[in-house]
Amino acid sequence: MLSPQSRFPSGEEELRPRGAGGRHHLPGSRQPAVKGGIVACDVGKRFGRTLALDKVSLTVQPGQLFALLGPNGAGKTTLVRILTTLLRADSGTVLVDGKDVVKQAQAARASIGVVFQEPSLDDRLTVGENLDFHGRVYGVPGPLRRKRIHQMLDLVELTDQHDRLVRTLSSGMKRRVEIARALIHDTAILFMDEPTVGLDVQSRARIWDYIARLRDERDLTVVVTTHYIEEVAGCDRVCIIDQGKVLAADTPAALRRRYGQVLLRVTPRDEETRAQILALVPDAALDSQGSIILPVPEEGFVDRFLARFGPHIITMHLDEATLESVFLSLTGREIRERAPSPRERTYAFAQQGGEHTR
Ligand SMILES: Nc1ncnc2c1ncn2[C@@H]1O[C@H](COP(=O)(O)OP(=O)(O)OP(=O)(O)O)[C@@H](O)[C@H]1O
Repeated sequence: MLSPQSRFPSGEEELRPRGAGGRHHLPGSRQPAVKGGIVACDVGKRFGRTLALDKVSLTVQPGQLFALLGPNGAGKTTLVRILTTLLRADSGTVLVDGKDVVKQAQAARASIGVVFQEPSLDDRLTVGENLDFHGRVYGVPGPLRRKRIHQMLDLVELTDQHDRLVRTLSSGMKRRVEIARALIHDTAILFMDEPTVGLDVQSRARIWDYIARLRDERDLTVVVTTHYIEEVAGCDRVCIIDQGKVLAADTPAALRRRYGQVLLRVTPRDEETRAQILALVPDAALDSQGSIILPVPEEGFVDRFLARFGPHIITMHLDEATLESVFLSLTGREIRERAPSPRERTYAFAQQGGEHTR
């Protein structure tokens, strides 16, 4: 018997601190942030007429792999620049690793590593020289510096590239050097702004492998921005940001349950049934194989549908909600495209290809 994916009225926050501490600090709470965590409260930033960030509040737990997901221009880079002390917010407060990013900027800077969206290595230097220079700037003593350079190159599988000039590396390799560099000093929180943008599929997968390893093997909080929705499924927590506003923040599973769209795909036995279904459900769409895709609005829909059309249906599948459908529900459009009509929207949900459940 088909059972529709249940949808819960509220996505309960799942907090999974892995690092030291593990206390939860809600935005706006008066508690000091724990080591390795981030608390941003009502952060606002305007560039002329553009409101880049509109009262953004978020909490990142120590040891979490936290994704900031949003389309181009959503405000991700602006937020990361504020969290990493590079830009001053117009309003609001931010504590990073327990330090105020304005009042204790230097101390905050010492405990964070940043991988910028724009390449920032010196390509006239070798890989080793780039890492060594960074270690010196952060005052890492010689023996520890050499040890860390070795460890980090090992992590990103570039040990044999130590003496190679950076300008001769591929884009994916450069990104990996930048990740290694961000971890040479005593980093509690690693920020990566679109670390996979412009890379081929293989390099992107590899970068996410390193990110997962950092989260799993080291006591490190990782904040990653991306507009590739398929990349965030393995993150502990996803914060969806659009037009400068946080729309939702939760585990991927909770986001799917709360905002995702479950779809029913059916193949009618005859044209008459097809016409009846399409007439009855205005949001229904046809896929390329001629199956009808129906959004499942609530539990019980599938049973009612079966009671009415069961004998006239050849096949049926239930597609689980995808994160793309979460974004669509929250914003009314796909992450990279224009606003779709209801029928296009149903088809777009289906095209994202959730798992088929019988
Ligand atoms: N220095 C600036 N001067 C003027 N406007 C800016 C500046 N920096 C950002 N903006 C604007 O603020 C908004 C948010 O930009 P931001 O770069 O933070 O978005 P984003 O989510 O990081 O996008 P992308 O993925 O394209 O980098 C955009 O409308 C952008 O044009």
